[in-house]
Amino acid sequence: MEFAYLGPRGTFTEAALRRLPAAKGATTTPMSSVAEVLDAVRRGEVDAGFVPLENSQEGTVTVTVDELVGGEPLVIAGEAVLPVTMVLASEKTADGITTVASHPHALAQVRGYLRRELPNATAVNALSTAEAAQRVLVGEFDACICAPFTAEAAGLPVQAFNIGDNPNAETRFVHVVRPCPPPEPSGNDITSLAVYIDHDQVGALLAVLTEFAVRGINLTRIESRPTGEALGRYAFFLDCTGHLADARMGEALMGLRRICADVRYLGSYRRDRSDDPVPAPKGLSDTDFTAAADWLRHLRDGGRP
Ligand SMILES: O=C(O)C(=O)C[C@]1(C(=O)O)C=C[C@@H](O)C=C1
Repeated sequence: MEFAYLGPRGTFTEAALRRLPAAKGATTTPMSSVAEVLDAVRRGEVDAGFVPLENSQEGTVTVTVDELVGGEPLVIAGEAVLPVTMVLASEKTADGITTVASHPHALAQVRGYLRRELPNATAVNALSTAEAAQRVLVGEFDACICAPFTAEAAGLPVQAFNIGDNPNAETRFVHVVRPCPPPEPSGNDITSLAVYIDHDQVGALLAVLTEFAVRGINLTRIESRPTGEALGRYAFFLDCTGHLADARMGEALMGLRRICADVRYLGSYRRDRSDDPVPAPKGLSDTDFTAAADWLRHLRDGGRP
């Protein structure tokens, strides 16, 4: 089993990959961008890819969502959530720092710190936190924002620890494969979808949400991304609790298929976190669904109404 991931060695992505059960014993190959990782999976050069999807502070990693929603189909087979702690790494102290490099998501997570402590430094985007550290080492930039373990591995002194604006920030990463049957339901799963609605239809998005609501399926995320066709044309990226194999998820998907311009299934997979379960509304628990199905079967069998 070979996994490609957003590298170089030392990224948050690499640290998160170590937590993914499916990657135990796998060969791991760093690549320099999310697009490169996903293309290597599409071309069959590796079995799987591992890339960041969203951060609790800065939101979506748009390149990942856009690739999943719009590129040659891939599916998510798993996820891992990693707390992200940022440091300022540099051989120089604050007065000597005029450039600070990092991944745009990492820079965004320390925006307040940079404004307060290094107001005159220029922030420069890098492909990842570990790439930024390498560029500091060769003297291209004065400092970088990265994980404590990245600074240590690069041999860069840490000038300030825990500089994230939100000390509880965490990033969610996904394990991506070529289309294949999903892992078995675990009882704590998410199904991800990209949904395209008819833009000239009033209430089209409400109709999509209704397919889930009437079946007691909880949405944990909804994100709109431009399709690129024209201004105002958006696709919706949805995460819903439940698995493709669940009867109610199957019915919701069939409903979407009937009413939407297009639906792209993006995978059913085990959640890395178990939030407190959202109580099922009246009539929408698993027991309610089974009892209603039994009743219908009874009627169809000619039983007493
Ligand atoms: O640059 C890295 O180390 C990454 O793994 C990428 C990434 C991201 O895309 O959000 C991962 C986690 C952090 O939120 C910052 C950067």
